[in-house]
Amino acid sequence: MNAPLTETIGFLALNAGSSSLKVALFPAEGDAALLTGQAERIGPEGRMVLKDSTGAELALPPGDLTSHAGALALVIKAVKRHFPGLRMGAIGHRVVHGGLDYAEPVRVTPEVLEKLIALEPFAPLHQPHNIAGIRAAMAAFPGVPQIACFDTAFHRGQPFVNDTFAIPHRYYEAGVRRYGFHGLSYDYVTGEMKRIAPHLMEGRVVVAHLGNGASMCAIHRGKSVASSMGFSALDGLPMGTRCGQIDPGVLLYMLDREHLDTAQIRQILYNESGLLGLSDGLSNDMRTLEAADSPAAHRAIDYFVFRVQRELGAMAAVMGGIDALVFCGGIGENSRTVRRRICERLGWMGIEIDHGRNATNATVLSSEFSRTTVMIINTREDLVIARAARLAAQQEAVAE
Ligand SMILES: Nc1ncnc2c1ncn2[C@@H]1O[C@H](COP(=O)(O)OP(=O)(O)O)[C@@H](O)[C@H]1O
Ligand SMILES: CC(=O)OP(=O)(O)O
Ligand SMILES: [Mg+2]
Repeated sequence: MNAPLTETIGFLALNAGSSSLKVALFPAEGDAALLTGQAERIGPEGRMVLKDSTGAELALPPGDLTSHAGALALVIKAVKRHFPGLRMGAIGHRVVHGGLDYAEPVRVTPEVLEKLIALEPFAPLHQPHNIAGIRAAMAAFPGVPQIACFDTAFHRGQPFVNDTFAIPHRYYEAGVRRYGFHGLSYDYVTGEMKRIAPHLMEGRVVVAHLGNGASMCAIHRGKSVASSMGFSALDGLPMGTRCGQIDPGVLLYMLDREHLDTAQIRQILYNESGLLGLSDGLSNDMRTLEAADSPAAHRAIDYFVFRVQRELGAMAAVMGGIDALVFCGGIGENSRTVRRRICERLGWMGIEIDHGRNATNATVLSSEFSRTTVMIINTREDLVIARAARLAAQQEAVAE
């Protein structure tokens, strides 16, 4: 157990993904976390690892990893146990959907919470977990500011043509727009690119956030100009269990011919499709599919790679070219096979990767002959959240 840190102020970042819960505790300054942790594959095979600032694994109190709620309770218990003297300055939460109202982080009030709850149907795999996280943190740390940080915020300024659907305009006015998601990740990657490769960030960059949820974003001069995700976190690339882009005629078929109701269709599109559906129920997890090496697994990976390539071509086209392709997310950062396969046949786009660099997950993957730079940036949604929480706490202190 760590020695009690009586004077330490902590800023906790909670990130509930569709299959994971990531947590990081930061001190008042700096990017080095006091504690980091992750619950993966939440469900029957759920597991959690918590590490201290040296990377050493911390003992976990007993807990339940079959649900996000159980994982969250365990994280809170562990933070309190390992940092008994800690004063919590603020808690930052990844909230997937901010709708039309939120383009910046916001302190959660009862009114804010109500608006976020109303968005649950548009991100059913995330928003309920995000809100459960806020509620649990409020109960465990009463009086501590809870700061909601939105995945949609990064895209709010995108051009009308990427923000709309070609349906009657009244829907746009009513908020039926292409919000785009994974914005905390894109925000971090943009910041890192400005720091390590500013000349590229002045140009045309496509970021491929490939995790259990997957999307791509075209970033021109640091601003989101196109995103593959739309109104909900279903659109664009296929994901672990989500379908990605689909012809709406298929939904009409399910309604008219199969007489499915909305709950059944929601279940298929969010929970039974994507890699899991294509592999005939084998797995939503890329590691399992890569290891399986079966026709069902190949089918799922082939489609994933194909859709990333297709989206990449479209994004380069709308920006009039591409200067850099950046991979991030669990698959983007770790799967050399998926990256290699995506980059195959992209020579026309000036992309040529160095297979040695790709095999070692190096930061720069492109070869010296590549016109377009290809990189991996290990995304840190936790840092974006913690920085927002610190800033909000500072602003409140100044206002008091
Ligand atoms: N070494 C690896 N090789 C291939 N895929 C990996 C590897 N490590 C993680 N992944 C994949 O990353 C995905 C999870 O991504 P992650 O970004 O952590 O998820 P979430 O969207 O829930 O935050 C899973 O499909 C997992 O199999
Ligand atoms: C928005 C989204 O798909 O998030 P995640 O990658 O955490 O599932
Ligand atoms: Mg994610």
